[in-house]
Amino acid sequence: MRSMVQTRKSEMIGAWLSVLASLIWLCGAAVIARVLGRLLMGDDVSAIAAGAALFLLWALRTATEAAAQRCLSQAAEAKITELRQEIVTREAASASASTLAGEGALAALVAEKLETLRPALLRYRPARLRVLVLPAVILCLTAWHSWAVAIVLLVAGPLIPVFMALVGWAAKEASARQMQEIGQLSDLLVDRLAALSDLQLLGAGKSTVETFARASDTLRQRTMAVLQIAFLSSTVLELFSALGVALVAIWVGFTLLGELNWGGWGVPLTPVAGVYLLLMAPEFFQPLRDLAAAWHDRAAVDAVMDELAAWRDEDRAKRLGHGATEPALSHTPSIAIQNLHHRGITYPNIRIEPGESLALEGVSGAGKTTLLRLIAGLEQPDRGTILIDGVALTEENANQWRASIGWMPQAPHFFNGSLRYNVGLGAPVSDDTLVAAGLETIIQDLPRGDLTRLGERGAGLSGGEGRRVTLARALHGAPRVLIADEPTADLDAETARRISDSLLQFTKDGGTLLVASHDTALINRLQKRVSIQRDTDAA
Ligand SMILES: Nc1ncnc2c1ncn2[C@@H]1O[C@H](COP(=O)(O)OP(=O)(O)OP(=O)(O)O)[C@@H](O)[C@H]1O
Repeated sequence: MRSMVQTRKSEMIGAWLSVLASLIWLCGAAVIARVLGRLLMGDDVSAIAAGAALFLLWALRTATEAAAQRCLSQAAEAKITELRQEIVTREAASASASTLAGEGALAALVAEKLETLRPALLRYRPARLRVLVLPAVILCLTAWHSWAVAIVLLVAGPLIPVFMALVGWAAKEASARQMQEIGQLSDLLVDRLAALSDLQLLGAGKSTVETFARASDTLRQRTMAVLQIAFLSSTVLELFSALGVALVAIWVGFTLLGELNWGGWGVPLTPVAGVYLLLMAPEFFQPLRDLAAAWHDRAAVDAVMDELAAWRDEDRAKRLGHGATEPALSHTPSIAIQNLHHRGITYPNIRIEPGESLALEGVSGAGKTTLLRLIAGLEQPDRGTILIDGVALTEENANQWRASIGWMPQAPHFFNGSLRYNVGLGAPVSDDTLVAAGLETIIQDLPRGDLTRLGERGAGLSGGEGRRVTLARALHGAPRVLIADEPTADLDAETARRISDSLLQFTKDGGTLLVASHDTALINRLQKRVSIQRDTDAA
């Protein structure tokens, strides 16, 4: 991955190359002025020499511009990738979801909104540098020939950035509102898609369509507001630059005709100098026009960067570990919980020997899931320690610990892929794992066997079958410890018994089993039970 220093360097080189390309054009303008001026005076001009000079300058300018674009696109790509990585890494390391926005808005930020940085990174910085260099160079060149032309440019030029700044404030606000609306619409889409069948059953199709129509209409209005500001500012800009160029043309024309005899330095204006002034006047305004165009990109960037800053500032609990893939423990460890206190719940001290099975019981909301998450290092406790083989679970050893755990969550999540993909998440899955989870007969009955596509909601599977898939996922990779959160919830007695059999087989094979459950049949089959009670709160 490119470092930030390299990215900055590419950006700077790209910006300076774009300045150089514009300076080369000034040389081209001098050649054109010389040819036209001499033709006007009736002198002979070597068409071959002039054509060759222009061709060379054109080729040089094109090559310089291409090199500038290459540097700038590389820098833009690196910057966007870096921000995407930052978001994904932080989200992966966070113990809970962001409260600022939903999944849709976050996906819109990563995929769509960060893309709005690209035009600004490609155009804004080089345009800003060109504005600093080129008008000053052109002003000096024109002042050499005529103070009047220099004054016209000097007066018309600065009006443009002043007006742009005024419009820029409005543009930033409009862009921020537009970005916000994109995020809200994405959230709405994710939300309603997730509840599509419920909405159909409730007969809420019409109102959902109306909600979407309202949301997309608001987005349309916000987008139109941004466009209106863009059109307004470019109209004003064009007006000022057209007036400036027209005044220069009038002065040059009347001076060459002999109607005006002021504005120069006492020497008559030659046709070559006159044509050169005419060619340079639009070039004086060009960087300002480029900056005005890039200014709107900049407004969108500011809005995205503000959103990113708010996301960065959000104080969120971090899960333990660096996120790196590490080899699992080579043996089944002992687990001990000491003086643990988290989110207002004080947990009893617990010791679990290798190969033991333990049930956590307690009323809903007592803190069973929270304890399992703490043991897995998915959250960090407010106080107290979790000891793995007598060593405290820390940032340093959490990755290896998690590689040794199989996790069966309370609410199963599925991916839009085959059943086999949903077990191994892309890694090869052994048939033993499928058998251990009791999936083999289920696979036989599926239309495409283990390659049957499940869909994000586990489509085509019953609740019990879905649980078996999550059990297989937990068993995949031969974990030392299996953590199961309500593995038999909402299942009939027979299906629950079969899932319990699979779990107990895991302990018979030497693994440690930790289960949070309300299922007394399962709890009674485990070796130990610990009751978690909210009223043990000692906060
Ligand atoms: N991310 C979170 N932020 C704040 N509070 C939370 C969070 N997750 C859970 N809680 C709270 O912590 C308490 C314990 O929740 P937990 O899910 O651990 O209970 P539980 O015993 O597993 O319940 P159940 O049997 O219903 O699954 C509850 O009051 C819950 O509202």
